[in-house]
Amino acid sequence: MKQTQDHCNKPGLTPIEDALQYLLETISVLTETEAIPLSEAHGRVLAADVISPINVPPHDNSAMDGYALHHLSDVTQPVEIVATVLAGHPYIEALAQGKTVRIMTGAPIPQGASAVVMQEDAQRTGDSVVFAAGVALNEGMNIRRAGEDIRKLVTILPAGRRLRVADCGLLASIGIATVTVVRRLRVALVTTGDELQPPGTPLLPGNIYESNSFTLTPMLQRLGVELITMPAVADDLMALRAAFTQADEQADVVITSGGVSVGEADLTRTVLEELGQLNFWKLAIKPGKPFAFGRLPSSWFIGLPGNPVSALVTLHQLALPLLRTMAGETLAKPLRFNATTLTDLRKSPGRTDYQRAIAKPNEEGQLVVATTGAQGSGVLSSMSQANCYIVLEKERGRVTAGETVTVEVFDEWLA
Ligand SMILES: Nc1nc2c(c(=O)[nH]1)N[C@H]1C(S)=C(S)[C@@H](COP(=O)(O)OP(=O)(O)OC[C@H]3O[C@@H](n4cnc5c(N)ncnc54)[C@H](O)[C@@H]3O)O[C@H]1N2
Ligand code: MOO
Repeated sequence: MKQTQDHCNKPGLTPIEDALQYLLETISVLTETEAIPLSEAHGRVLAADVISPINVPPHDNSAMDGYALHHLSDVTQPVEIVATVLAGHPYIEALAQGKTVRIMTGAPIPQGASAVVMQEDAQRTGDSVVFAAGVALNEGMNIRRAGEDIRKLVTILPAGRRLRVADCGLLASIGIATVTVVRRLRVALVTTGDELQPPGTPLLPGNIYESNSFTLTPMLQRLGVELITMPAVADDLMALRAAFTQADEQADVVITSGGVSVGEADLTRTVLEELGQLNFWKLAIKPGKPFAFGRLPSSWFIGLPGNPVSALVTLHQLALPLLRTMAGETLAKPLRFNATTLTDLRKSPGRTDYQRAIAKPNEEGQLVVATTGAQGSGVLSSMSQANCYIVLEKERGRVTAGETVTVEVFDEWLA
């Protein structure tokens, strides 16, 4: 494995872009796959390209309830209705000149038909129909062609695709019932800190309620990992050793929260280096500076800072791309937009800031954004109120209202 003494020893803090690139280059993608029913495939990552064995739609069919004509000129005269064609019930004879079939949406187009007139433009009397004067009719009108959605033998979804709602429908439409996906990633989550108490118990002096597992867990669950939740661990070397070892034995990735800074009870890195190795530590990002990445004997290690906003932002911005890549997914860059800030923003050069903010369109329809207020990394309400980050470049200083800033709208992982 590539060692990262460079990253650890480099003076100053590692820029987030470098850290992310390093993470994604260093980890290995899972190779084990499993075949699962399509009904369970939503959110899973495709292990191989899916090639369509058929055209969709499989046959030309009507886009409207109406009348299929043999020739466009038939629209100018009364024509005889020779049959009614419903979806799922093909009309097997060829349609002759001067004849029509009553046809429903989705029904196969009879051989010889060149267009469909919608029934609102038709007047039926018994077995005959006349069409409204001036119906504009083109060749192929209201006919949905075979293969118009998906052509036979084309790749409809590539390996690395995390299946979305529409994708599942697309797979069904080509007749696929079983999908080969990358196996689920196993992730162990360990929260650390003497001061942490579970919600639902009376708060003891000096303690706080443990909240990180309640933000990190749903995001990991949304990602569809096999989550191994460990009991909260005290700031104690023996307890941390035991917890990290147990987590390492079960997981592909061990994620911890807390204890990665420089205080006397910040023992995470000590234990990591004892059991495995620290690849890098300390990034030029705010919040989240003491983020740590390393290796245990059989798993990757991610040390999230304990501050609640830092833990959540670094899970979202750094750990999530790593986990998604390991799980075989091909990632797209997050969507970012320019917006005008309505508020001044405090910022010192040196770290890329992920400030929490609310973006919306103004009366002219242009994107504007306002800070949620206090940006401390313990101010979890800032994350709860926000619908986006304002991403402020590393070397940027204070921002004044009216300036253009980069906005990254919260995605589905934070929902
Ligand atoms: N001298 C320095 N001190 C600190 C630095 C520094 O560079 N030099 N960095 C600061 C930054 S930035 C951060 S972020 C924090 C991260 O510290 P740790 O990862 O060691 O986290 P802890 O000290 O364990 O906790 C920080 C804070 O968060 C609370 N916490 C921790 N876990 C949870 C949890 N599961 N649920 C809710 N709240 C949690 C904890 O009580 C602390 O208040 O270090 C700074 N210090
Ligand atoms: O990064 Mo710490 O997360 O700045 O408080």
